[in-house]
Amino acid sequence: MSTIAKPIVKKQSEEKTIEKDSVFGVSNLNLWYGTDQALYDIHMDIYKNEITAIIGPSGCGKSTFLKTLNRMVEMVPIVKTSGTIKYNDENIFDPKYSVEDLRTRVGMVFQKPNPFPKSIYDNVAYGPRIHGIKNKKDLDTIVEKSLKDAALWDEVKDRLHENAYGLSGGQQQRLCIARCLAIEPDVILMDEPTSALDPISTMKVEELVQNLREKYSIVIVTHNMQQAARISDKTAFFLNGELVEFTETDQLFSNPADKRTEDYITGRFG
Ligand SMILES: Nc1ncnc2c1ncn2[C@@H]1O[C@H](COP(=O)(O)OP(=O)(O)OP(=O)(O)O)[C@@H](O)[C@H]1O
Repeated sequence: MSTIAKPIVKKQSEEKTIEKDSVFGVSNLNLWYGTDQALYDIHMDIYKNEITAIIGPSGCGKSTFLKTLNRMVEMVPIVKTSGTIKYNDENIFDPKYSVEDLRTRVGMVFQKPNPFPKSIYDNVAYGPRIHGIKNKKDLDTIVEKSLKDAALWDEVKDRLHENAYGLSGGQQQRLCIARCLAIEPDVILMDEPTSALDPISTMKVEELVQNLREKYSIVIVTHNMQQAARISDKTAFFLNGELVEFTETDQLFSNPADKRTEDYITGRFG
């Protein structure tokens, strides 16, 4: 966890003291699956070059919220939203806003590693190729840099043309992170990226996520409160589709402002 003093972001109903730029500004966000409301009036800023953890019991809306940030949630046809999400000062719900651009800038890593049935090299080169990069030297450079940034290069540099399915689960997840980095996103959304991994792979991915904070803004959904406490700068606690508390991670775990947060982090429910 960062030791640098950070501004305290108080509960959503109180005035915020923000000294740093935010990458996302979420206001009055509501979301429905058909007639069932899953998110209620969310207000939240997500800050540049920080790790923001989203915690809360199963079904509280963590993944829904995460997937709203790159509008992937709209792949479910019955989804309706209201409110605004500003990404670098533009409302992503604006009909003129390009969802393709948004998803290029806001990458996503899923719970289960999902490499393509291709070589390690082709997995990483996939996004850049789609964006028109064809030159082999340029692709080689991107692949090497992305694999290095994903802390995987040393383990795979001699087998780049082997199938990605031959990697371990933890290596596959770092490959998926490399694939995401190859399109140079601004923000990385991670939906329980270590829940399918063993403890050693989990530790490697946690270290990697902390290092990525220097270049990227990261939002990570996790069931694991220790993980949130270990790696994040700020933590948001969701319950029944509401954002109960969002503050510095140290503060949320040591001195939560809301009784419901305290009950959750002390294991009284969830
Ligand atoms: N595709 C969907 N269609 C209808 N309802 C959905 C859909 N996806 C999620 N929901 C509902 O939205 C609510 C929030 O679900 P969501 O998956 O966001 O919660 P979560 O906190 O991420 O849960 P978990 O920790 O179990 O993954 C739940 O009531 C869930 O049943």
